[in-house]
Amino acid sequence: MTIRIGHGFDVHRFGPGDHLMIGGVRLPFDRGFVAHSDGDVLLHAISDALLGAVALGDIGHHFPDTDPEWNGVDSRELLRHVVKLIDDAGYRVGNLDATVMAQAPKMADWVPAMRESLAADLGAPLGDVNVKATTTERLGFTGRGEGIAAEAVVLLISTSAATDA
Ligand SMILES: Nc1ccn([C@@H]2O[C@H](COP(=O)(O)O)[C@@H](O)[C@H]2O)c(=O)n1
Ligand SMILES: C[C@@]1(CO)OP(=O)(O)OP(=O)(O)OC[C@H]1O
Repeated sequence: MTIRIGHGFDVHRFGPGDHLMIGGVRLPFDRGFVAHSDGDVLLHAISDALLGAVALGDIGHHFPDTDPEWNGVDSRELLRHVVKLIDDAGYRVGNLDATVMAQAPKMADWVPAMRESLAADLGAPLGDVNVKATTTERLGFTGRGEGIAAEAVVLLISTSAATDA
């Protein structure tokens, strides 16, 4: 068995809007994300962690923000595409841990739905998918309420003996 680790980090700033997409879940809010896609900062960090684990670059490489195809795209579509790349490379998700850095909104009520959505898209049991949140105690750009950051770490496990060769 071969295991590989990946790390991802992303930031999106707030702009006009009435909701945020985070972890595949729509959260009502008094602002939105400025982004080429739906701005799902958590799914972008997770997608980058998956790509990083198999040395396939990052989402900006696979889904350039200059390409109209990805304009307003649901980031779950991007994540599922990345999971397919991982599968093609001979790996599956062992476990995922992620942190959302947001002064507001409160994530706790939405975390169970985020985990359900992620488990479905990653093809992993719920028990292998964790999402956390922290306020950053009013410090920095997240603490000032200028945007949200997310960080993810993923462990991948080889699916075939060929991968181990
Ligand atoms: N946007 C957020 C931030 C935090 N939480 C939850 O509150 C707990 C305490 O936050 P601290 O910043 O003081 O560590 C944290 O552990 C989360 O459970 C949240 O739901 N949404
Ligand atoms: C997701 C993509 C593509 O729509 O755009 P954004 O939503 O702007 O997100 P970002 O994390 O800045 O970069 C990756 C992109 O190429």
